Amino acid sequence: MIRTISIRWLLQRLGDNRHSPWLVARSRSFFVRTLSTTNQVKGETEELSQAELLREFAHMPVQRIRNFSIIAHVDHGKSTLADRLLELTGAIARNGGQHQVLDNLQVERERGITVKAQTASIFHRHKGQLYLLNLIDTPGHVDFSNEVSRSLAACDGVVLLVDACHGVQAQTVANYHLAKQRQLAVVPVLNKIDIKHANPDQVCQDLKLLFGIDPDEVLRVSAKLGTGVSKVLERVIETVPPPQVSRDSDFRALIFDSWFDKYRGALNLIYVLNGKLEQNQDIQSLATKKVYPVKSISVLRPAECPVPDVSAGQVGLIACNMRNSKESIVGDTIHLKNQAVAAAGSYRPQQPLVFAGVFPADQSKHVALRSAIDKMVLNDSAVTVKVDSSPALGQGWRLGFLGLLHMEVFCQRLEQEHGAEPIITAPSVTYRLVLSNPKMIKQQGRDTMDISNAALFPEPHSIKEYYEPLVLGTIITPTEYVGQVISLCVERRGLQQSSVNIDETRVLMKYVLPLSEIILDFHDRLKSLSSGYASFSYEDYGYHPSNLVRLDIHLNGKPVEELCRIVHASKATGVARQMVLKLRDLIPKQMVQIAIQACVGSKVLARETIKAYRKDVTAKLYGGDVTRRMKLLKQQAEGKKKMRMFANIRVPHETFINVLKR
Ligand SMILES: Nc1nc2c(ncn2[C@@H]2O[C@H](COP(=O)(O)OP(=O)(O)OP(=O)(O)O)[C@@H](O)[C@H]2O)c(=O)[nH]1
Repeated sequence: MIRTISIRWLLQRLGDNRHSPWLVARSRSFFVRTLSTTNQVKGETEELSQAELLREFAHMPVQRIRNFSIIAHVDHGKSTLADRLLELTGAIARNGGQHQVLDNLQVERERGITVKAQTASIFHRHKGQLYLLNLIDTPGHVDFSNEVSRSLAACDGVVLLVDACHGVQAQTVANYHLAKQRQLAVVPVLNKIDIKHANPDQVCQDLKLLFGIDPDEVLRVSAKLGTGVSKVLERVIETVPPPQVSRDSDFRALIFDSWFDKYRGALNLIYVLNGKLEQNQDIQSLATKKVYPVKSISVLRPAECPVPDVSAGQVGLIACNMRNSKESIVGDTIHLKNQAVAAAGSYRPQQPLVFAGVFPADQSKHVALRSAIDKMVLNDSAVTVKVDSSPALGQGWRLGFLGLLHMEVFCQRLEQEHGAEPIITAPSVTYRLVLSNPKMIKQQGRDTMDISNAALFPEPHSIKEYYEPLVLGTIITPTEYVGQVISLCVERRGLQQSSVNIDETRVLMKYVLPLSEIILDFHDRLKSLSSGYASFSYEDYGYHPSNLVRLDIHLNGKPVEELCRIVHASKATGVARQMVLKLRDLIPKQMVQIAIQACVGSKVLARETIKAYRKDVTAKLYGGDVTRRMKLLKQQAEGKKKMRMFANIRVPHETFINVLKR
């Protein structure tokens, strides 16, 4: 009976959500699994049907709940391990390691990386007792570290996964410290022990040296083959404490993820800290004070399974008619209507570091793009949105991201999941200026000004001090590449803070680097010069004084505001050269000669000329004196000079798009 209902419900959901690839993927995998596993759930909890497990869910005492995340550096095997754990506990049918079930976004499958943390509630029998484990598979790339921090807010422990071949990498260090800051229990696990050149003993020594982890405590698994995976669950149950929650007090929960459903509005993933929530109860948001009726509650296994209620310690998905990202705020606390509660947890989205303009290719698509951005922001709380406009590109938005990959993935998802085709301008960072001009101070209401759009850069005489954002980068590299890595960091204006030998073959270096120097291609350069072996991760290091200038582009002496940039004084000439060469290739020839100049103040740093179309005014001459020829050429030159004085250089819209976009 349950199976019949589920299939009908799923078919309906598949039909309903054909525009939501994420939900379709989820429902489809559940559909396939439901068919292939008949009514029984295979694996460790084989003897229990889905319905019985959901009944167990309702009565699960807090002491038998464990909430944990899998954290690791990129490609160390988090999603593969999550798959094996889901298979082992019967949440999904065995897929023979074919694909990663929790990486269900199109962009994740295409790029082979996790960009979104995904949750699954699984059951596991340990020493004769059934446990409920809420597992969160997190992304490994530094640009998605916001996903890791929001996941950790709903956890009491982590599985720290380390590749037994590549050892501890930069993001392993960053994620370990993140978990320690939140005082979470750490279960160290070495993965990929099946690979021939794996060196688990050496990696265990590194873990001891860097984090003080006892080598005997480290589990050794092969997520691909499933070797040793069941031990991970046992260790999680034994090491990770049950949630510190109370079921007797009033309901209170933390929203730690949300996404948009076409028919149900914003869906919120909640971690219940106190009490119990039942369907049809009224909940209130602590941030917006708005009240919503709870329309449905489900548990993710990893597909949605409806449940009547969700209690403290558990993770549930609720639909309550929230409409957009302004109502459904990740990090917000919800409680029952008209009850006073304290905020749940200390989770705050990370501050964006990289900014880019997003404009519709055609202004008639403005509303559609706004709605697409709104839905995407709901699913990615690290992105900030501000209205922006440009004379060349029209009305748009200035979006803030955690890094370049984050920006690329966001824009790819906009296209794939919402059919939007925006123009994305070149990324920039936010500079801070201390103003000296009293008028400016009055305008801003304070004496500092944060600026990411170079067109708004004030005149140098009204600026007292310039500040730029720095990051503290952690680089782990094999010793043979140390020289090249140091050269790259010096070229990018980096200052070394420390250098430690992890073992004879690898070095961990800390560098303070300007954010503007690493957002574009630093990671790619590092990977290519170290044959892919070096890894990099960074964290915010605040604002520090810098020597910045505004680089203006002039066409025949007239400044073009959209093309100006803020650059470090030492890099101005190089950037100026690049800009004028790019513009020379992109601006079409016109009737008059065009001088492209890149200037800082009145000083010209680079110049290129686009020659004018030239009519052969001497074509009609038949012989005669050379002075006649010279006279005609002189007349032509004078005419062009006059034209140059009065002509408006027309830069086509496409040229602006090509120069401004990445
Ligand atoms: N040989 C071997 N390969 C593995 C093992 N575990 C994972 N892999 C492979 O390692 C690659 C990366 O695995 P993923 O599970 O995608 O890694 P991830 O940590 O989730 O990656 P991100 O989410 O992008 O950070 C895939 O090609 C896996 O097949 C293992 O135990 N042995």
